[in-house]
Amino acid sequence: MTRLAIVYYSQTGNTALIAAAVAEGAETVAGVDVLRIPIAADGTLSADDWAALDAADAIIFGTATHMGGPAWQFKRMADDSGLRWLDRAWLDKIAGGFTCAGSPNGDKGTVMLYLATLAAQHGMMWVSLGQLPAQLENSTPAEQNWVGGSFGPTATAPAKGAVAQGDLLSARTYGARLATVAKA
Ligand SMILES: Cc1cc2nc3c(=O)[nH]c(=O)nc-3n(C[C@H](O)[C@H](O)[C@H](O)COP(=O)(O)O)c2cc1C
Repeated sequence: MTRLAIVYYSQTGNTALIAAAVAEGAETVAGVDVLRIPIAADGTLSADDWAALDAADAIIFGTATHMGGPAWQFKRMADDSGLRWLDRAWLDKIAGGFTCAGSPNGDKGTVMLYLATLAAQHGMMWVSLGQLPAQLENSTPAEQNWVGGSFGPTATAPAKGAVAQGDLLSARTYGARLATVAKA
């Protein structure tokens, strides 16, 4: 069984909806076990959560965008992963990431670069989004990758629960892509 863990921070639930969509997509791939690990409000994980991340073949990082960067709670988890960095514990694991912000741009690109950098620091192998932007005339937020990102799903939710359908679709497709790569 291939083990895929999604570790994420969501303050008001929107990033959690993206995490659920990524999980839904990953679960469509046979032989892949998917675990969602929410980061606590104080930025901590339990010992069992850390053990699950250590045991995973693939880790997907997710965080709400806060002030053009990852939420501090996610950053605390990332900083706490430094012990794993030293031991090369996550070396060669498959990695990916996603974020959710209030604005269509929202400086989400900075967050995605940070998540990819975190993965690179651990020596992990980053899986890109792999979806063309919805560039068709009259495209709407109902279409996959309507904001035209390439690192991973970059969702937009200006209010609680108001995640665009296209973002959920993009997240599901990405979850399946990452699970397929991890299984291979
Ligand atoms: C402290 C703080 C900073 C934020 N900074 C940004 C930002 O830089 N860009 C943006 O578009 N939205 C920003 N937002 C809005 C959130 O990213 C947005 O509401 C998102 O959907 C929240 O995700 P969550 O429900 O998973 O917490 C910020 C929200 C908070 C609370």
